[in-house]
Amino acid sequence: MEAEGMLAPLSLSAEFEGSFAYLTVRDRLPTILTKVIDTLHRNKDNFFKEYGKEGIQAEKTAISFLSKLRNELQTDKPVLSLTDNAEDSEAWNEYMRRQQDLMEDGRPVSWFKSPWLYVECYMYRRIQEALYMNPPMDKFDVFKEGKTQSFFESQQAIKSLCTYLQELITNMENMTEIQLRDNFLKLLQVSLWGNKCDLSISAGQDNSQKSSPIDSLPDFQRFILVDDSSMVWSTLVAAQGAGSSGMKHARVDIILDNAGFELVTDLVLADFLVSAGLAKQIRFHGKSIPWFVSDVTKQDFEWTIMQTMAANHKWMSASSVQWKHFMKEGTWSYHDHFFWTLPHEFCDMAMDAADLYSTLQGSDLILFKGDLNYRKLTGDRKWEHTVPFDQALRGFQPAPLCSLRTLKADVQVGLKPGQAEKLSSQDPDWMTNGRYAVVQFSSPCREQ
Ligand SMILES: O=P(O)(O)OC[C@@]1(O)O[C@H](CO)[C@@H](O)[C@@H]1O
Ligand SMILES: [Mn+2]
Repeated sequence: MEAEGMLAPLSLSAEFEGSFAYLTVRDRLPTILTKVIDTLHRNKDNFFKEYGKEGIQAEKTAISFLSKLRNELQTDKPVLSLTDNAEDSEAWNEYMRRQQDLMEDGRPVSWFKSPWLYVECYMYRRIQEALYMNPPMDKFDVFKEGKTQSFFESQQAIKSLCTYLQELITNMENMTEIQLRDNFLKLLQVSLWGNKCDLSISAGQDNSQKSSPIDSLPDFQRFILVDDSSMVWSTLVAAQGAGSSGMKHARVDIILDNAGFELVTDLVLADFLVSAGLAKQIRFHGKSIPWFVSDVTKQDFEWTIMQTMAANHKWMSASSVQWKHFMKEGTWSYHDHFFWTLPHEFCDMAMDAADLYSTLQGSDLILFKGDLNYRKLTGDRKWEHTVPFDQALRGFQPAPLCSLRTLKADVQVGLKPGQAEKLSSQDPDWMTNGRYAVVQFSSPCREQ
């Protein structure tokens, strides 16, 4: 729980004209809605083939719902309660009332006046409402095409990563602890840069075969603004040796972000952790509805393992056969919880999703992938850049945790004095252009 008297700064919001939040709500969100509408249009024939006239009608109604939504957003209308009676509807509506109580002078909660984190999450949930309200469209993933495309566009990087993994596994038995550590740190960084975009992290170099994600790491090193990865390693090592009656085996939870190349980097890291004996159990956490365009759902997770297996490439197939086996024997498991697709800051989790919080307390290490998770960890607030990460978590400390994030939103804590100023003078868009990254660690038992 948050220490008393420690007031959190204001939330980022589109009410601050010219801010990144403002530009996102003004430009990016309507564009995403337009693309969603276009996707439904383009799939009209498929809906007809599959569901006949009912499919066409559902598509039409969903499109008009979404056009109305876009108009509400662009004209800064009050946000509306959800009406679809889904499992999470009441939590959303309750959160809206909470936001309303925070508004000054009783002004309505609206797109440009409320916290960016809230309204952006809300848009994705309203897209889902349009589908829920129009069966048989309720199972349709409007972002699926983009996610599969990004997987296929990064085939070269995936091949080289799987090849690298299989080589490591072959040589694992002869590895010293230092080699094990070095390889872990490399794969952690690959997973970090996997968040740069959904496509190959080799982009920008010549696109010949030799440019693999591993080869690119040294060039990227200087863009890591905070690197707590040695603490992540120590945490894993400490989790091995605990208890006198033999080994305690670590459980690692990975809070996934994007499908496509990023998901493969996460699977490769998870495979290494198990194959090297650093973790006994990996729990992947994904989204229960399509989310922020490219986030992983259960369907994406299963599809990715199947597609990796179907690839005509020896080491991709070998990797995914192993992954399927891990899933079957329960060493790996996939979980979703609707809290991940609510707008809450993570400091609310203990109160608002106590079951999830207590599940996470059983973990030895939680890896949070990506920018949106970082925004939720820090509450998406106007923190001073030098505020310690632990402080910005405001009591969210279920277990040792680490954020692996490339910067795509203007919130960043835990920097050294002067570091942000230097970055601003060298690269004014450093917080949002995705060139920089952080590996930030926090542990409940760490001295603060
Ligand atoms: O969480 P991710 O996939 O790394 O990034 C999500 C994101 O693209 O969405 C928001 C902008 O619309 C930003 O938080 C961020 O840039
Ligand atoms: Mn994402």
